[in-house]
Amino acid sequence: MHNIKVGENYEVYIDNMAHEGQGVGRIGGVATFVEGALIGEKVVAQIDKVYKNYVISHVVEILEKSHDRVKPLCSYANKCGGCSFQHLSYEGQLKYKTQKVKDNLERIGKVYTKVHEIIGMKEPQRYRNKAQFPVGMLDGEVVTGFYAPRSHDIVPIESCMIQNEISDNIARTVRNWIKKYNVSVYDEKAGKGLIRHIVTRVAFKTGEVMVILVVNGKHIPYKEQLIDALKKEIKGLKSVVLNINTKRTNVIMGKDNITIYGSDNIIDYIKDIKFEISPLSFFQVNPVQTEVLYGKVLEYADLKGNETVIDVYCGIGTISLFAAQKAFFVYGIEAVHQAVEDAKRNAYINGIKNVEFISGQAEKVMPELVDKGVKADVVIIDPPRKGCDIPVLEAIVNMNPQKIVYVSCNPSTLARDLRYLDDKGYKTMEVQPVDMFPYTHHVESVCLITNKS
Ligand SMILES: C[S@@+](CC[C@H](N)C(=O)[O-])C[C@H]1O[C@@H](n2cnc3c(N)ncnc32)[C@H](O)[C@@H]1O
Repeated sequence: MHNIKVGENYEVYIDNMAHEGQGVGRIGGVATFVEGALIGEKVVAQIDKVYKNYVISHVVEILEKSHDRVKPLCSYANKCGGCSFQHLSYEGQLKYKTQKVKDNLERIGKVYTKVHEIIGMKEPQRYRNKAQFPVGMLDGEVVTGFYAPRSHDIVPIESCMIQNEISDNIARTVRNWIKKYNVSVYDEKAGKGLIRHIVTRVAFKTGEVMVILVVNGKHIPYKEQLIDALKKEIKGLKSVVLNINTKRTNVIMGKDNITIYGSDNIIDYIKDIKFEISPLSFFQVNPVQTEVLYGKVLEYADLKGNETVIDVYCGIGTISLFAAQKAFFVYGIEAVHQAVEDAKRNAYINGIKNVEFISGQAEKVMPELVDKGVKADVVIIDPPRKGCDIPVLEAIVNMNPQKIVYVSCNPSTLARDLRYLDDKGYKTMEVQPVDMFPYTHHVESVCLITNKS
């Protein structure tokens, strides 16, 4: 046990970077995670939290500065919990992310393979097509913004440099409407008040815009006034939806939606394929890099036209439909029923017939497909952050595909799953990280895995 106490200051040399982008150094023998510090820096760190084997701190002074340190472009940088890398140059972010993938694969998975340099963005700002702004009260004023790091305190934000400007305008318009008509906002602690979140979706290719108000109730007052204000201020407005969330939960959206203006969904394109996006469906948030990511998936899949492909965790069928353009037949598997309905509809509106979408948990559906004798030549997996459950990996191995293309948003669970596949006769040939989330610590990777036999 150590004697380090909250509020004390220590000089720390940063020799590593943690999973969420904090600098890592040592105070005596005790590891400290230093918020805002970069590798190679010497800093004065103030202790915020103390645990048995490590402590959490933040930078109060930089004694020796990294060459990669930059002045944040965003004025909310040290307050908002959205971006973790405003103080790191974009080249520095890319370097960190490539290394993070390589380190995770080697340390966690003992997977030694070619990790290519990450593909970054030419313009890494204003890239998001979806925003989720919490709404609350601060000092008697209605505010919208983002949460401060590791808290539910709202940092009021006028303009976010990674969001589309339309999302900023929507937040402002809704906020003004709330103020003008004295509409109540949700108080998390009391579980009372109406407006909880403003969620925006902006289709980059078509310009169509959806505004979703997450509400603690089924109706809103002054509905027509809100719609008029949005119609006036937001070019491309196609849909306004109330999402009902009356539960006392951290989950932002509820299950039920009521469209109060326009259509139930908006249309966007990825390359030449058209997609209908409904309020609850998962759709990649960085449309520019999605084309890069999917391009890599298709390059690794290298489909010739006679293959059966399974796209596990298929969302609204995005990758499935691209694969179907090049393969004999594609199965898509997805747990969210509404997303499967969207996927079917997307296949229909694009005239793509050689695809079947199955609604259900992959860990149940995949073993059932094995039992039915379904064989796949190529399996594509794009799981959530927790990676694949063992029954999914087991079923893939039983299907004995020549190739697996793994799309991952979490290098640590990726490393674990690649180790499993390696032990069962598959080899990771190469990994291509893609920067889907500039200024955050998140990194996406596409892996090509082939059957060793
Ligand atoms: C990272 S997203 C990928 C979606 C899609 N491939 C895309 O690029 O848009 C992961 C998807 O897995 C779904 N999902 C999560 N757990 C699942 C499970 N156990 N079985 C099937 N799908 C699941 C989520 O609903 C989500 O649509």
